[in-house]
Amino acid sequence: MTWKMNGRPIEIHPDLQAASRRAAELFVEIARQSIKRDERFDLALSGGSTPRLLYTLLGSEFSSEIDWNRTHLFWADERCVPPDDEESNYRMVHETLLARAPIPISNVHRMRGEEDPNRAAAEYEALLRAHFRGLPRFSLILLGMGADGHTASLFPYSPALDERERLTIATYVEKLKAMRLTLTLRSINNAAHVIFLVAGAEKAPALRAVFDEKTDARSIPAKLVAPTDGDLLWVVDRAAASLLAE
Ligand SMILES: O=C1O[C@H](COP(=O)(O)O)[C@@H](O)[C@H](O)[C@H]1O
Repeated sequence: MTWKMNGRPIEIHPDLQAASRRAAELFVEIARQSIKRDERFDLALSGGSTPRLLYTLLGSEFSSEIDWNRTHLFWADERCVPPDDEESNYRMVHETLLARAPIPISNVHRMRGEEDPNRAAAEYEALLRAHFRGLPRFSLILLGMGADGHTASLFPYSPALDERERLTIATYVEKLKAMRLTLTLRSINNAAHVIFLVAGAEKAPALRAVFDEKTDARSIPAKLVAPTDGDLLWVVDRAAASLLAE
C-alpha cells in the first residue's frame, strides 16, 4: 500500500527482503512500460550494500522477465577506485547482477573511478549527452540513502548540491576525505521514475528528516530528489520507517 507523506509517496514493508522483492516487481513493470513506449529501458543504479539483494533478485528469479538487450545500464555514482576494488559500486553491481543477467556488455556504461576524477566526470557527461541526445531522461533511477541523508554521492551541504548545469561531476567528500563521481540533481530530477530503497534502523532519523517539512533539505540531500516530470517512490522497511509520524 502506498501512502503519501508531505507529498512524497512511500511504501513500508516488513523487512529488507520484502522491500527488495517489491522494488524488483516495480523494476520489471517500469522496464516493460519503457520498452513498450521507447523501445529501450535506460537505468541508473546505486551502490552501497542495501541494494545487493534487489540486484541479486533481478539477476536470478526476475531475470527472465526483463529484456536485457534493450536495457542500458548506467551508475548514479561511483567511488574513485578501480572497478575491482572492494569499494567499487561497479564491482558490487557486477557481483550481484552482471555476473548473472544476460545484459550485452555494450549496454553497460560504468563510471571510470580509476581515472582522474574530473576527466572521468566529463567523459561520463559526454556519454550521457550522446546516449540521450541531450539532457538525460532515465527510465528509472534506483537510489539509496546513507544514514547522513546522502544519496548517490550528494552529501549534506556539499557544493555539488548547487550544480545546475553539469550532468555528472567529481566531488570531494569532506567526511570521507575522498573524491566521488555522481549524477547531479539536474540529471536525477529529470528521470521518469525514481525509486529509493532504504532499510535498517540506522536510517530512521534521516528518513524522518526527509518526510519532515521543516528540515533544511541541504542537510538531507535525499530530500532534494523530486522529479520535475516523473514519479518518485520511497520503498522502505519497517525499521527505517520506525520514526515516521503516524
Ligand atoms: O556511498 C554510497 O551510499 C549510498 C547508500 O548506501 P547504503 O548501503 O547505505 O544503502 C548509496 O546509495 C550510494 O550509491 C553509495 O555510493
